[in-house]
Amino acid sequence: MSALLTLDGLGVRFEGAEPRTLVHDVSFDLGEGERLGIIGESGSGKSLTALAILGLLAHPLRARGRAVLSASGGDVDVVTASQRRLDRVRGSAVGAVFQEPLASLDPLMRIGKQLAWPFAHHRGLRGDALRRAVLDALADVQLPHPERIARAYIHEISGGQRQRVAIALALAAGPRLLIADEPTTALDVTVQAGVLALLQREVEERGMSLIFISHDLPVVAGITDRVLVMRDGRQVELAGTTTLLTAPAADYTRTLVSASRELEAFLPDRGEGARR
Ligand SMILES: Nc1ncnc2c1ncn2[C@@H]1O[C@H](COP(=O)(O)OP(=O)(O)OP(=O)(O)O)[C@@H](O)[C@H]1O
Repeated sequence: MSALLTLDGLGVRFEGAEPRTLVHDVSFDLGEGERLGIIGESGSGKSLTALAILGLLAHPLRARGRAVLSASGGDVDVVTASQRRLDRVRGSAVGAVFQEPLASLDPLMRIGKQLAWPFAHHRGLRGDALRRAVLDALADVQLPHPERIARAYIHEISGGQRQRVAIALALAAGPRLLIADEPTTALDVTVQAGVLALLQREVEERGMSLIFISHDLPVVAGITDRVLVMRDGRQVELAGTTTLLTAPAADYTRTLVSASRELEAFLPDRGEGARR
């Protein structure tokens, strides 16, 4: 399996008053079509790692080390790449879905127009072909009445539908890697499973690589091949998902695994509505 992404000592520094390191030395390879989970408690550095891979850190945060993405025009180290190169790589090589769909959607622009941009910019589509691509993308993420949704603003659709639009937007330029950072956490429990299933289906059908960030170990375990465990900005353990669940090496991972087992055992007794 060839590496699509190679992290080598990736770190994140806070360079404001009282400078400090927030993420230390994260290193792993991600192969074509491989699905990696990142798990850890709140504040462990999961989102900063994702933002560093996307080249989206802004002052006073700064990445260090290497994060090399294999893109169509050659390898790109996102830590040192120019803004121009990053603009080209984001969308076409790597797409992202965040916890809050409003992080990637513009409230003042009709949905169809937002979705048209990556098809026009990265794929060069125009006119009828562009219109068709936008409607197909909305239908592909199982949104009803794509023509109506394309004309709508995001305040006119539900939270689950917004996240489906954000997924369509992340996939529009055909990236080889999708980074999903807590993509269902902000959604109503009744729509979480549907959005998760959609993400899984898209990743599978397109043969994409996935980095899936979550607090929820059972959800991560269900959709990934390997899991990276983080705590206090450090990489605690990186292992195949089955190994991690059955023979965790680090004490912290053992705690996470046994806590999620206890939760699983607890849920059936809670009756209707307790399970997703
Ligand atoms: N812009 C920032 N400036 C200063 N510190 C920050 C900034 N963003 C994040 N941090 C700190 O960096 C650490 C890691 O944050 P990060 O958001 O990556 O955690 P996380 O694991 O994604 O947490 P959560 O699961 O709650 O989203 C935290 O201690 C956080 O307070």
